[in-house]
Amino acid sequence: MNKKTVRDVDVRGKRVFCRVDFNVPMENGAITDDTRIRAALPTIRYLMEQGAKVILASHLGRPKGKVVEELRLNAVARRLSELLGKNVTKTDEAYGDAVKEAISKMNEGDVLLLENVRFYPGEEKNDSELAKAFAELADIYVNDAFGAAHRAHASTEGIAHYLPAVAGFLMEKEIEVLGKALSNPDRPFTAIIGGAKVKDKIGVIENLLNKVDNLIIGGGLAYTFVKALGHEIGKSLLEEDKIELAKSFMEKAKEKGVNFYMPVDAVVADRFAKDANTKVVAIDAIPSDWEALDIGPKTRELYRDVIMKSKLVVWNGPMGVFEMDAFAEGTKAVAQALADAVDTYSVIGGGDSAAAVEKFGLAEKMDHISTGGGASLEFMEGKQLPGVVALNDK
Ligand SMILES: Nc1ncnc2c1ncn2[C@@H]1O[C@H](COP(=O)(O)OP(=O)(O)OP(=O)(O)O)[C@@H](O)[C@H]1O
Ligand SMILES: O=C(O)[C@H](O)COP(=O)(O)O
Repeated sequence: MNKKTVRDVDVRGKRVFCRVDFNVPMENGAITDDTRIRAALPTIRYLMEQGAKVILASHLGRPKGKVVEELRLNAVARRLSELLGKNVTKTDEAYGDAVKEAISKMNEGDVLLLENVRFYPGEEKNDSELAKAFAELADIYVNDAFGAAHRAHASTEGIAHYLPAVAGFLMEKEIEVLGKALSNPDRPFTAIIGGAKVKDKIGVIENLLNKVDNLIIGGGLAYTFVKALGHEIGKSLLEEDKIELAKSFMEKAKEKGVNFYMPVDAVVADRFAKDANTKVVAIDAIPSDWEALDIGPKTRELYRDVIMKSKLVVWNGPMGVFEMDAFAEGTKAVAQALADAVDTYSVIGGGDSAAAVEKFGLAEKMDHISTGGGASLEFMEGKQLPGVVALNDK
């Protein structure tokens, strides 16, 4: 990575404003998955050991510029204190006199967590006054929030213009792994793209078609491709206005010599429900009043074979409605193949694919699970991430 990192600055005795992505799933005030908090620990611990005064900032949810009591970071501060084995002070605001007062009491190695930065309308507007108010709290800016790096917000981008600005270890690792996959991949290189909609994956399919050896399509978006081949898809998800685009992707794959894999069979259901009637049908035999909610067993075998023969696999988006057990087998089969393929480097784009490998208990077997859903997708589309661009060059 051509950006400076925490290793390139002397943080001893300095106040460090460290943006992290503690946007964790919560239920009734309790954190249901602390992966993102744990992922930031190496940077936080390093800063503590180096004698910095560590001021952490994060968003949680989408409060839209207002204080939303359930989206305060108190539970996050408690969890972080447990993980660090050290009390983390939490302020009820993210800038201003009370915050400055709390920071003035910090000793080297102390950790303080600011309130949810999205309680302020200036955050998402990337307001320069708010960015300056954040910058006033510190001497150095560290961005370790890969999950929010695709957002040009005051705490992810704006602040970097007013302080020396470097990347944390998580940010560095994410950029290196995803960057290497796209610029210098081990081959055969396979991308697996699933999820609900073609619309959300246009950019990533376009970009990956220039880079991969194999492109595997699954999930709800696959049926627009099936339709583009001229088959009936019943009540399966269809984006009528993307049929031509799907055709052009298949043509482009042919031109580029990319093997384009689509489902050959599907699990269809008579309604969208966990207790629906289901059956397996060939891809050209989807009944008119049924919908395809998962890839079928032959497709699972086919995709497994491609995965086993790959040196690098990047996966974004589930193969079916994995939240319901009846339609989880396709996603599970892909996760299991990645777990079994020990010579294959597996990169899981964040979001639902990461949730799926967690759900199946296979997370430990993956080589890299990105902490960024939207961020990893934009990175794979070949876009520059504003939170990274704003950091100081080496
Ligand atoms: N065949 C299908 N029919 C309908 N929905 C499907 C089908 N296959 C997968 N899905 C749904 O797609 C959703 C996931 O797609 P989505 O594009 O939202 O997430 P993603 O690709 O993992 O990206 P993100 O990183 O944003 O989470 C899941 O909720 C899943 O149930
Ligand atoms: O969960 C995420 O993908 C990041 O924390 C970014 O959140 P956002 O989509 O609300 O900006």
